[in-house]
Amino acid sequence: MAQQQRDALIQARRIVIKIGSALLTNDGQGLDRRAIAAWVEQIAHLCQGPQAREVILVSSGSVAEGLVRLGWRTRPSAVHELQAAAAVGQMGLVQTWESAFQQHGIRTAQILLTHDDLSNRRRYLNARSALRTLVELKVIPIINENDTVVTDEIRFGDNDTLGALVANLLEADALLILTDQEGVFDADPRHHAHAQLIEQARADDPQLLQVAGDGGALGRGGMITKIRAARLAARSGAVTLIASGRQPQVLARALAGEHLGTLLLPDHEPMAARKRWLAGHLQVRGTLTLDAGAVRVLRDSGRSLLPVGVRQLQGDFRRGDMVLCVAEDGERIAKGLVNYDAEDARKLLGQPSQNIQNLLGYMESPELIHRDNLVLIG
Ligand SMILES: Nc1ncnc2c1ncn2[C@@H]1O[C@H](COP(=O)(O)OP(=O)(O)O)[C@@H](O)[C@H]1O
Ligand SMILES: N[C@@H](CCC(=O)OP(=O)(O)O)C(=O)O
Repeated sequence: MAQQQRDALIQARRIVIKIGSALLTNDGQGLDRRAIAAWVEQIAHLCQGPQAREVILVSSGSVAEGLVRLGWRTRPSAVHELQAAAAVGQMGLVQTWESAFQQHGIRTAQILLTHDDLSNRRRYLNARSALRTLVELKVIPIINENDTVVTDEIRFGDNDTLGALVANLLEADALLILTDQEGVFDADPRHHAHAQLIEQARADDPQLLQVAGDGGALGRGGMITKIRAARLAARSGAVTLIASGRQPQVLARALAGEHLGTLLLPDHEPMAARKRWLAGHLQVRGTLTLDAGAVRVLRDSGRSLLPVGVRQLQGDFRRGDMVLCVAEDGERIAKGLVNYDAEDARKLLGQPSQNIQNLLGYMESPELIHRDNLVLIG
């Protein structure tokens, strides 16, 4: 059973990796270039070959690194000073990530997000399509909160939450939170020498919140925000692993299914949770009208939707948008994430999938909507 759950990590294709301040800055002494190079080497490896994974990084450390660069020994409490420190530190952070990834010929992009970017519907979709485009271009997004412009009321507050919201935004399969502890213990290991590691739990297990405490001097959240992040990530079906970023080859080993860290699982099967979330959270951007045969295979055999079974199309949607599938009499059949932009999808109507390459000059996938991204209505 426990191994089966670890298979979720082996199979995870899209992964959000969040790395905390203490780890990145060598406990506040300055950016740990050696550790960063080691994580980057593992990520480069994960992104190669036929089983390549897609990686999105959420990197903390701007304030911690800014303090070092400004020669400030303690974390200021004044917001304007924290904002200044974040602005200084962010420069070093992205420079370091960029040059480490350059060694492997991988491009990176800096994304600074505020709460509004993910809570406002239009900005949410903008952030989503920009990030998805970067991932498709095989660029690694390096995300942090835009600390310099946020005020207390509109901040995520900690990057654990930001990591989970990014996992929701991109429908990631897994959220990996690297921190300075081996995982979640049954008591805060800073204060309890005999605390035991929890290997696996349901993300919504109420006991977890009772054992999780706050964090160290450099980070913001502590373990409690990591547990909350796992709950958030679970809403869109992502599993969360909380593990020590100091263990050698931690990313490679965790994603090979080795038992390390604490694995926190969605309450439903990842696929069911993801489908529920898809159905509830994404706005419909277009409509596909299916012929009777397509309605039947979707309903009765749970198969993917192929272009051959689609008669008409409405709306100006983009690849990855949610579209509604209706029968010819208008009955609502399903919703799903479409694999082609409306303009290209229109050229495929009624066509067998083997014609896609000829019709478009490329083939993204043989399905218009893959069954993993399809939710039946009613
Ligand atoms: N039950 C617990 N198990 C493990 N760590 C805990 C627990 N409760 C509190 N912590 C503390 O949470 C800290 C990690 O959070 P934080 O300092 O915010 O790290 P990060 O910078 O990686 O986000 C650990 O160093 C640990 O002392
Ligand atoms: N945006 C802040 C993130 C602070 C934060 O959440 O830190 P951590 O708890 O170490 O992940 C920074 O870069 O300093």
